[in-house]
Amino acid sequence: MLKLITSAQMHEVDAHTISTEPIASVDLMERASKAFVCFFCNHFPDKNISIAVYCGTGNNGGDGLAIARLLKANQYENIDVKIARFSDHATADFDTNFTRLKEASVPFIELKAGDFPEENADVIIDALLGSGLNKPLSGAYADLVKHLNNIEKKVIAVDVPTGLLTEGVIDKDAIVLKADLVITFQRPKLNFLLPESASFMDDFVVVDIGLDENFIQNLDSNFELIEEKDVVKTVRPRKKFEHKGTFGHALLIAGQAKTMGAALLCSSAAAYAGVGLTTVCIPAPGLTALNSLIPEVMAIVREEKQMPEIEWDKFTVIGAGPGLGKDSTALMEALFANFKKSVVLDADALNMLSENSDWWQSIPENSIITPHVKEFDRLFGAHTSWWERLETAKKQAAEKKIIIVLKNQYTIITTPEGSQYFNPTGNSAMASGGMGDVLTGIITSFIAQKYAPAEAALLGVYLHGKAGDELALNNRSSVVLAAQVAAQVPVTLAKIIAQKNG
Ligand SMILES: NC(=O)C1=CN([C@@H]2O[C@H](COP(=O)(O)OP(=O)(O)OC[C@H]3O[C@@H](n4cnc5c(N)ncnc54)[C@H](OP(=O)(O)O)[C@@H]3O)[C@@H](O)[C@H]2O)[C@@H](O)CC1
Ligand SMILES: Nc1ncnc2c1ncn2[C@@H]1O[C@H](COP(=O)(O)OP(=O)(O)O)[C@@H](O)[C@H]1O
Ligand SMILES: [K+]
Repeated sequence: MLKLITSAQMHEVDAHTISTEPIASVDLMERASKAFVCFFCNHFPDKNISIAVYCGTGNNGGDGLAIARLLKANQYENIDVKIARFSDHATADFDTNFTRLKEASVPFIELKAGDFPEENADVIIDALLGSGLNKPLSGAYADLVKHLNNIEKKVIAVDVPTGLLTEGVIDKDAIVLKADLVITFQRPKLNFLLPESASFMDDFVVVDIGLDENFIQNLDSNFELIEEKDVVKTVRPRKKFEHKGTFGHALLIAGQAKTMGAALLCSSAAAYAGVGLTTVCIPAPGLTALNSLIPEVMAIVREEKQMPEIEWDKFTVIGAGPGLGKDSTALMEALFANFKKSVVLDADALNMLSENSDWWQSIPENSIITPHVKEFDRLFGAHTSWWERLETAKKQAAEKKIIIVLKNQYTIITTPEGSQYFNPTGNSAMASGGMGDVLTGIITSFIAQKYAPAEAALLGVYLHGKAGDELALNNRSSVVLAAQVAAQVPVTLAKIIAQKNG
């Protein structure tokens, strides 16, 4: 796991690294600038492009000055620097780099508030303000940023787009210098992982600047980014002599006549993710489709809205909700009355839960809910920002002793203990119907295979996204369908297990 930290904590790490490595702060700035330039050179190999580096007078600006000098040393000749000296204050490392810039004969001008020259460069490097932002942009900075946004050039931001808060509620009307790419130092900033940042930046990459990792990992933060090695550590390869009884029996309660696909998707995904036995509880019209699509899955046939007699005890775990319809309360009540082990609730199970809040008392501890944003707000009330959703998830997971999987580009898994894990896998080719049903099946499958529910959520979310990445990115495919992701899971899982064995 990579611990994700606030800008205030990043400043602590900075100070700690400077005093313990030890390294002079201006040398750390040089290292950060070199890391930026190294990525930039690979990304923009054409040395003839014209580049304007806009610098503030803090350390982000200091980085900008060092970057301009280093780019010139890397044969980018078409480079100039615009310094926004809108206050009397400049940091010492800015001043040192200003001297070095002049020594290297990189051309520069100092901008005057309200009188900005025409910008003809191909690329703008934004080194105006970074993680030191402590108030919304106003005055000359705001005017400059609006001016640069209006000319619609390619913008590469140093560490943080100027004006964007790195954590806390992002004001959707904030004045931010919109970046095509952010080359950020050491860690993704928390707000980069929340959807509101998409209005201000298209993409980001993280470059290592050699800060003290041990110190970062021991900082007090409940935010973590999942890494593949965590998943490799968690998976358990199958052993000789294990049989279907070893891997549990999952029941999925899903589907109605018109949404049978959801039941087929979640139950087939459970089977592909390796559960020993899968049963799906569906209405009769789905039986032929089920048997022809995936004969390995068994069926319990029900009246559309009524549960038949079920031997509840034989199931290790039950997943419910995909395609169930909002008027299937009798099915949910039967589930809660009879089954006391972890359940996985998704889709219409969550929509019904939001209208039957007394059900919460019957949901076993360590159960998992997998809402997308609308389902999340139906359950816990309307939110105006994702930052607030993070806080609500933490509070609700603790109060209800459940695991909340809030689905998105970077799906966030919140545990009852208050940890919040961001998942890095997955891509927009996966934004198609049924994808969540597959995730429900995968997570249910891992619980059946005796992974602890939080492990099953982490493993399931990571693998689901990774399978989608393999299908979309490796094949340059712009759309991936849910059934393809389900079928890809065993292949993706095998690659993860191979790393464990290797
Ligand atoms: N460990 C790392 O990651 C490393 C980080 N490094 C780099 O340091 C950067 C952080 O530098 P930084 O702390 O000097 O802050 P920066 O963003 O340049 O702002 C400067 C000053 O602007 C002010 N200010 C704030 N808001 C404002 C506003 N709205 N409008 C106008 N002014 C405003 C505020 O001063 P104040 O007004 O509070 O006196 C603030 O202090 C970081 O992003 C990275 O690029 C690397 O060099 C080395 C390793
Ligand atoms: N842009 C994206 N990046 C990563 N994952 C995505 C993206 N779009 C969708 N997904 C994943 O697809 C799933 C969609 O779930 P959901 O909205 O419940 O779909 P459905 O209701 O159609 O089954 C989630 O797991 C989500 O994380
Ligand atoms: K910046």
